[in-house]
Amino acid sequence: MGDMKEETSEMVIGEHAIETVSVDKTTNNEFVSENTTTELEFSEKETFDEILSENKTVESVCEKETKEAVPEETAKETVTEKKLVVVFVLGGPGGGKSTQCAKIAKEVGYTHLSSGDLLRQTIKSDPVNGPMIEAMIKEGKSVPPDITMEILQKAIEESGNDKFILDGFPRDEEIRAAFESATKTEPELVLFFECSEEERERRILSRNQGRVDDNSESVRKRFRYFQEHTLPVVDYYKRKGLVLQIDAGRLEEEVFETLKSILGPSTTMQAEEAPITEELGKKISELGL
Ligand SMILES: Nc1ncnc2c1ncn2[C@@H]1O[C@H](COP(=O)(O)OP(=O)(O)OP(=O)(O)O)[C@@H](O)[C@H]1O
Ligand SMILES: O=c1ccn([C@@H]2O[C@H](COP(=O)(O)O)[C@@H](O)[C@H]2O)c(=O)[nH]1
Repeated sequence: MGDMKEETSEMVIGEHAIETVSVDKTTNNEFVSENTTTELEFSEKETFDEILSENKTVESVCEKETKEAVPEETAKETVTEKKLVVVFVLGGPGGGKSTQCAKIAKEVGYTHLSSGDLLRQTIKSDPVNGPMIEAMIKEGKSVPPDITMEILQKAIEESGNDKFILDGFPRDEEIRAAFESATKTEPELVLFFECSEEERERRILSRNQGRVDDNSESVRKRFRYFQEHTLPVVDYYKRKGLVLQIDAGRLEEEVFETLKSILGPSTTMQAEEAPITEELGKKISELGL
């Protein structure tokens, strides 16, 4: 690393997990130091709770976010041109993502957006694209990314917020690339809800919300789409050190407790007990923790 001056800090997330972020003081870039893997082997099989109970290190690579004064001539920019703080929530259909996202978003002041919900609303409001969207949903296929992105960006802009929990998004590589390119945004964190197929199917078939895709035939197709197209997106973010796996097979309250320990206000108090660099402090406040 040459003669780079390095400052390392550890942050307590929840009660036990520790994130190690090093800051190259010569460039102010954050990087994960090479010796941080000793405590964490974050495999697909590990749930966040297992990490908590074993006091392991959670590695997270976050792009350095620079905050610059906004020049007057760009003051009229749209929200999607501004810096967004985004948490993606992925997991198989029926794992309880929407249930949890709605609750945790309220708790932490983020806006919860489910691209699936937005598309279902569009079926009712858009006579041109509506029938095509409904057909895609019934087949468990992805609506073309340009349509989904337009709807999502509109919802982002209309929310007036700059912090979002995006639920069930991005569900494939194509929409992941489209989102990152259109918004110039990488997620701060990707929560991966892990729950068995049997349990998820049980939950979906008793959901009773009148969804056209809550039937055995559509469920089979949606599960397959998840395996073939969504898991590669999870892997993509795992390689970037951004994924936290949640055991979503538990009771609703238990899952929520875990989410609060990751994103909730108590995290701030615990994090404040650890030494925090200026850069790390910025990151924490941008996450709203
Ligand atoms: N922990 C839980 N235990 C039992 N049932 C749950 C739990 N969490 C959610 N549910 C129920 O399971 C059903 C599916 O939950 P939810 O809609 O939140 O899942 P989802 O992951 O958003 O699904 P999809 O990807 O299909 O939109 C709902 O009826 C919900 O009330
Ligand atoms: O980004 C998205 C999200 C969803 N879809 C379609 O909607 C259904 C239902 O999605 P849920 O996340 O389960 O609510 C999904 O199976 C897709 O057909 C989409 O195309 N793009």
